[in-house]
Amino acid sequence: MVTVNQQRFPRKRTYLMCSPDYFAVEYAINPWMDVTTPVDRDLAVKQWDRLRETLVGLGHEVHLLTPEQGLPDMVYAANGGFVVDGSVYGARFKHEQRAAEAAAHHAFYEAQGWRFIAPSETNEGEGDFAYVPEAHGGLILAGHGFRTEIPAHAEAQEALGRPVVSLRLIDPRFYHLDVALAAIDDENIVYFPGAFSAASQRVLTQLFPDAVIADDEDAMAFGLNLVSDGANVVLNSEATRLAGKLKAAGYTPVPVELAELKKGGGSVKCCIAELRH
Ligand SMILES: CN(C)C(=N)NCCC[C@H](N)C(=O)O
Repeated sequence: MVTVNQQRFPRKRTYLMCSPDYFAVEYAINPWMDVTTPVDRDLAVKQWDRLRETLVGLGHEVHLLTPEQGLPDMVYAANGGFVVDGSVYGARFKHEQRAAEAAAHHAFYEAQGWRFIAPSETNEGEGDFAYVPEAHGGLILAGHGFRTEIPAHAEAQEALGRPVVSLRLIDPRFYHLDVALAAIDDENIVYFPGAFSAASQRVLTQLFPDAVIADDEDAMAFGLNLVSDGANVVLNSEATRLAGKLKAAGYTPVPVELAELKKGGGSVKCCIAELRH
């Protein structure tokens, strides 16, 4: 059972973000994108910058990836790779429109001297992979169904040497794992069961009996697309109900407004890749 008012301790994180300088909704590759809805790019940059400042204000280190013209989704930096124990499993995007982002991420990691494993299989980085370091000795949770393909789960396990648990996503609104599930500390998660197949829900119940459970309203507000340092949970300001549940479980919700970036089908977590040494 989660103990109410339990004290939570933050752990300093290193993140990677990419400014939405070229952000636009020019194509629709997920149900949230509508090319007829206008996007205010200046506002997107302001909201993104506020998110970056929030992370820095919490004591975290934020690296920046240089945005590239013609790659309007590059702001969703979480999709460019998955980093565990100092090793990077690179991304291979499902949609042609985003394919070139993978090379930019690869170049960043190489320049920084990370061990990089080039993927053969389709996978969208932290969009579909989550890491829970103290759960069962260090567990990777991996989504499939819309973007990342199952063979990538086995490839990630070989690349990173940590067990990978495959979870099937069944609702196109929650097309990446990170809109349906997030690690809230080193051993626990929050998730929306309705985004997963019945069998995957059973797996999650078995592995995480103390998980915080979110509902459709929390998920639709992009509440699960969050980052947590183990104590402070940075999440979309629209997810007020989920913020309440996390507070009741002893975490400190830190709401941020990211309405412009929601138009591309992403929120807090999508903008942030965690670099785990
Ligand atoms: C929260 N999610 C789903 C992410 N991890 N990334 C957002 C990607 C958005 C982009 N337009 C796309 O559809 O790929």
